[in-house]
Amino acid sequence: MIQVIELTKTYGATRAVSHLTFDVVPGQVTGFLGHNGAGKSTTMRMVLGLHAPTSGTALINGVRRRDLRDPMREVGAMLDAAEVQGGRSALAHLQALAYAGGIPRRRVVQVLEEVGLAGAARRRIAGFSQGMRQRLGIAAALLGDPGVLILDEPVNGLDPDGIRWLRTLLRSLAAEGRTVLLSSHLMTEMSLTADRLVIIGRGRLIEDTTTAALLARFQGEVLVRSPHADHLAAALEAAGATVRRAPGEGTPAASAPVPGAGGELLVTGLSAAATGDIALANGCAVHELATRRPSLEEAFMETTR
Ligand SMILES: Nc1ncnc2c1ncn2[C@@H]1O[C@H](COP(=O)(O)OP(=O)(O)OP(=O)(O)O)[C@@H](O)[C@H]1O
Repeated sequence: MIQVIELTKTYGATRAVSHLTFDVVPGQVTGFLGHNGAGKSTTMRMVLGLHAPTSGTALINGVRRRDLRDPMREVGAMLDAAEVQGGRSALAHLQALAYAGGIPRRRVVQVLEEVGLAGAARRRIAGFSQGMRQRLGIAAALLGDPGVLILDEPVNGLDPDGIRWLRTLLRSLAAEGRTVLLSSHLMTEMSLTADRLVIIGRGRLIEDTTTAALLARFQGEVLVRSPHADHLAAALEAAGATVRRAPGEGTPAASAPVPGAGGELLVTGLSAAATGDIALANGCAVHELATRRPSLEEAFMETTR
């Protein structure tokens, strides 16, 4: 469990984090979202005791990071995968961390296998790709088999296989009852991985909710394609809907416009059923009718506007 309580951090005239309060609960993956400079990394660093808060507190399992009895076994973190010394091998790097944290050497081999780096264990980190460095950072975070994981942009540099692997790993770690907090700019990935979302803007809390609840709050649009688009648009507007024309825009059913299928309308304020009924009542043929749910990216842009 992570508790962020009235956390504030100022750097000179910059207030990076401002009276931020939220909990990150066990058993779920919590996504930490915000635009560049919103204060995510600063918050994570304060939770990990790397930066001192100007005011407020951050607790891991009820105490500050520095008061944890066995820190590596309680919390694992990856903040900047590029920070690692390049001259060592992955094995030597993890062995040094394990030695410092009182972790048995056999655990190093286990985490190297878990992150898919067993074959590269003796290679110098300097020659690693960004994705391999990310995997090494995740291995270091997992070394102590901790109950709390804090990962800043762990997806960066991973290829599609790597992204899928990380999603499965994080979801299974949460399913084991661990507390998982990760930041990412990849919204689609976040919507697939995170159960909960904490969204901040200019250091302040904007949203602390479930992914499903956030998406449900944003009304979907109805996409309707008709050869009588102008007539239909007028009828829908008369019924109180807001109608946008979207010629050739991607749709859930087909990414290319169907030749001769008429104009495409995006309707808000009416259900697909009501849209279809109005089309029928006005003698407008309908060639396509679908509800289009907003993406997490659209919901994020809307909440942080
Ligand atoms: N060490 C520092 N000294 C001065 N200002 C800092 C320092 N670290 C962060 N800041 C400032 O604090 C604000 C928050 O930065 P932070 O890196 O926490 O945001 P972020 O949400 O992690 O951004 P990004 O998504 O770009 O990584 C920014 O205005 C940044 O310039």
